[in-house]
Amino acid sequence: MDPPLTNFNPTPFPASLPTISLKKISLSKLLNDDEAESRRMFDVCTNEGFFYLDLTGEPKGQKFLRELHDVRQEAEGIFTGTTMEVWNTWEARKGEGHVSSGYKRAATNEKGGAEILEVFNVAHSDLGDTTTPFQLPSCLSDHTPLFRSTIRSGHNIASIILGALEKCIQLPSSSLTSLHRLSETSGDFLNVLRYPAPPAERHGTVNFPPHRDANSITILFTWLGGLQVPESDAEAVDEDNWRFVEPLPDHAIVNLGEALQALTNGVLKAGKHRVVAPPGNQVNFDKYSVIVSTRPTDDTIMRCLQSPLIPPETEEQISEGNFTIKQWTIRKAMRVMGATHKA
Ligand SMILES: O=C(O)CCC(=O)C(=O)O
Ligand SMILES: [Fe+2]
Repeated sequence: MDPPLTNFNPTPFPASLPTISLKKISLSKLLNDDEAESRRMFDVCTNEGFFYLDLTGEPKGQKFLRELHDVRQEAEGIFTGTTMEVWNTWEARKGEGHVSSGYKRAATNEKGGAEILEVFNVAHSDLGDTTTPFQLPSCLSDHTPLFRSTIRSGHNIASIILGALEKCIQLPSSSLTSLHRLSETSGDFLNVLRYPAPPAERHGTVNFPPHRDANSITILFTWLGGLQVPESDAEAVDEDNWRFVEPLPDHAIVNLGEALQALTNGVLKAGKHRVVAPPGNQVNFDKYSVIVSTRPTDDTIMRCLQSPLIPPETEEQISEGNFTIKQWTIRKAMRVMGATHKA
């Protein structure tokens, strides 16, 4: 028998806060080919692109919950016990085309600790399943089996979501799932984020600016509030339009990313989001998020798929040429960086 899961929520999410009521989709129903549940999910994915995934009542969901919990459990010691010197040994991977792997922090305080946000990102391709393993820093290498099984569980759940979506979008069977295979190299990763409890002057500040993810599916598990999505889908979001997503026990928060949006020529929508300091008394605690990100395999050409529900590409889209997912991601990152530098 596994020991019970620790409750990592030291104080409740404030009851009076306006939140967004995301739809709850049941993993168990998706696994049982429940057509109505798939349609409900498809409807969300063609609109706000964000939903809760209920992981209860299903062994695959229970296993994933345990893994996410165990990653959270280990994360505390990893972050507090690792010096910048050790993290810096991981920097060698930079420049090898793995845009997201490694350790990053937003700022350092006078005692040398992380401020605002620190994150470590373990790429699936660094675990040695599809390529020569990359030497993870010592603080992470002990946890390789846990990281591997968490990425696999998240990927399998993402495949169940993709399988249901491809039916709803009238694509031939396996059109989306076959582009997402862990047996090939892909940019799938596990991301662990820690937002240290902010000092009083930073209560209410934005810690992760608004963005959409560059992947296909993000499965997020978090214990404290702070994640926000816009109430309306307008491109320019007013400060008043941001709403908290309340973390619910046993429910992951799922959003679609821009790769899936591109593959379906905008039919499936990537959800915009940001992270602010936790609300109410939760602001006094460090916030952790554990993310499994699923992406198309590296050889995927980022052209939209054909279905009666997907609008054909315009002349302009056709003239852009063919890019693999890796090239597409780098172009996208450069465009975001260009926009940030101009701002
Ligand atoms: O920490 C979170 O809740 C979300 C972080 C996020 O949006 C990201 O890593 O892309
Ligand atoms: Fe994100």
